[in-house]
Amino acid sequence: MFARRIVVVGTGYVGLTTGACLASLGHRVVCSDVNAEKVAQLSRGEVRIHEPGLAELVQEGIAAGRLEFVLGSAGAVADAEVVFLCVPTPMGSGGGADLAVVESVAREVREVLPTGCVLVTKSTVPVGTSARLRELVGRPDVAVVSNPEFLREGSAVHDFLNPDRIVVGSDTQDAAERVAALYARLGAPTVLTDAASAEMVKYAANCFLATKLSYVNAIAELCERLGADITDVTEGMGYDRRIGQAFLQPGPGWGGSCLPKDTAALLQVAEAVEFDFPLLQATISANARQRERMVAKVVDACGGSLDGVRLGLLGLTFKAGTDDLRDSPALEVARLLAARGAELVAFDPGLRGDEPGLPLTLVDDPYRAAKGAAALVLLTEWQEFRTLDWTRVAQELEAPVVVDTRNHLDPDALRRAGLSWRGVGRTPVG
Ligand SMILES: NC(=O)C1=CN([C@@H]2O[C@H](COP(=O)(O)OP(=O)(O)OC[C@H]3O[C@@H](n4cnc5c(N)ncnc54)[C@H](O)[C@@H]3O)[C@@H](O)[C@H]2O)C=CC1
Ligand SMILES: O=C(O)[C@H]1O[C@H](OP(=O)(O)OP(=O)(O)OC[C@H]2O[C@@H](n3ccc(=O)[nH]c3=O)[C@H](O)[C@@H]2O)[C@H](O)[C@@H](O)[C@@H]1O
Repeated sequence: MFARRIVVVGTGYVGLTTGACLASLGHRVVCSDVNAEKVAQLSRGEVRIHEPGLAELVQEGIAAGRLEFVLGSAGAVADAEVVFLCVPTPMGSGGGADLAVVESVAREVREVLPTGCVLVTKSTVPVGTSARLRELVGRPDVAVVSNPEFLREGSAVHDFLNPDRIVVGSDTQDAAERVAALYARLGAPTVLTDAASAEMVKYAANCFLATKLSYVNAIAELCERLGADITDVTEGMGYDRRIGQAFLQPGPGWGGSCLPKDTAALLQVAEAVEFDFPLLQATISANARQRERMVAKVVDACGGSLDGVRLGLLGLTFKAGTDDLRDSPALEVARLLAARGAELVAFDPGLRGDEPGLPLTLVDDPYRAAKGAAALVLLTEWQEFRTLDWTRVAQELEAPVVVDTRNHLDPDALRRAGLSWRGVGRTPVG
């Protein structure tokens, strides 16, 4: 089952993790990309994305002769047994998934794929894409398989090597089994199904997670209005094994490179088959409102206007543990605050030196973000924010107010330092 000749097309969060992890499982892997600089860096073992354990796996794979990086796909696939497509499928203009890159790679490799090779979509693609690719490739001797990926950014290697499940779908059973066999050492439950169902699992799962979060954010708002405490409420809900504790943390809305685009894509797919999906529509619109709600909290904390008001921001990435700013709720809240005239100074431990392309000043220290600010606004739940020296923060701030959009901080620690704390779905403290 080992030492398969595998090609991974696309060396982003998913492709690089897939390539490095499959190499660590004993397979021979070639990763291809169109970005020459990235290929050169990776060939030297340099990983520029923040993913714990990934650089080490890449370096080990290269040293063991099991992992290499090449520019372009056509040359790489000539003797491949399995080719994974891990290229972007961004939100297109109508909200649907844009399959241009997936299709262009399929066109690029279709004539050079060896007989018996399996072409696998690991990119998130709408139901029907495998069938479309089969047509586009037009090779009865090449099977097409859907093998969606469920890893989270920030824990990509861990998630890939410890999956809750492996999903493999194909209308060619033998090809699906060959792909599933690549993961045999992981011992995960494996769902073997048809291609359309595998593609649907991915959207159904991501949209369910988004719905869970929009629901929790709505319950948090209700808690605020009714005097209940969301932290106790979600703890009480989460012990129910049918609900679970995960994904119950309220915040400034869900974001990142996947949940927003995947919810929009499923909605578009539903519309295409004339299926009315108000539940998913509400999940999405509630998320946009949640960002506005965080802005209203800050306006309220600052006495009604943000015009010319200086604010310190803690966190800009879409969640902690990543350097990814794609569709970050924190960035969107920052943009809305700036639009109301606020002057923003931000600190994010994942973004040293980078400019997020917003009208804000990025500083390399949380106390500098607090300096002279009318309020400190926590937007991303970095662990190190919990242990700030709150007395020092209080000295730096112009007004002693902290708005915690993730309920991440200890309100009592802030109160002891003379700061007032305002969270989400909880009674303000101080
Ligand atoms: N980021 C995540 O956590 C997850 C992403 N996914 C899905 O996986 C897919 C890839 O996502 P990411 O890895 O985040 O994307 P990414 O943007 O991090 O990486 C994509 C890579 O593909 C390369 N690329 C672009 N065009 C190419 C071409 N024609 N030939 C070869 N390489 C090309 C880019 O240079 C880049 O290195 C998307 O469909 C996404 O929805 C699925 C699960 C998790
Ligand atoms: O398809 C994908 O790309 C991936 O999308 C998400 O992973 P990821 O985008 O890395 O981020 P999550 O950890 O799911 O967080 C998404 C957003 O929800 C927010 N969130 C998450 C959990 C929570 O309790 N509360 C909350 O507000 C996060 O802050 C973030 O903005 C899914 O969790 C992965 O299973 C999936 O593979």
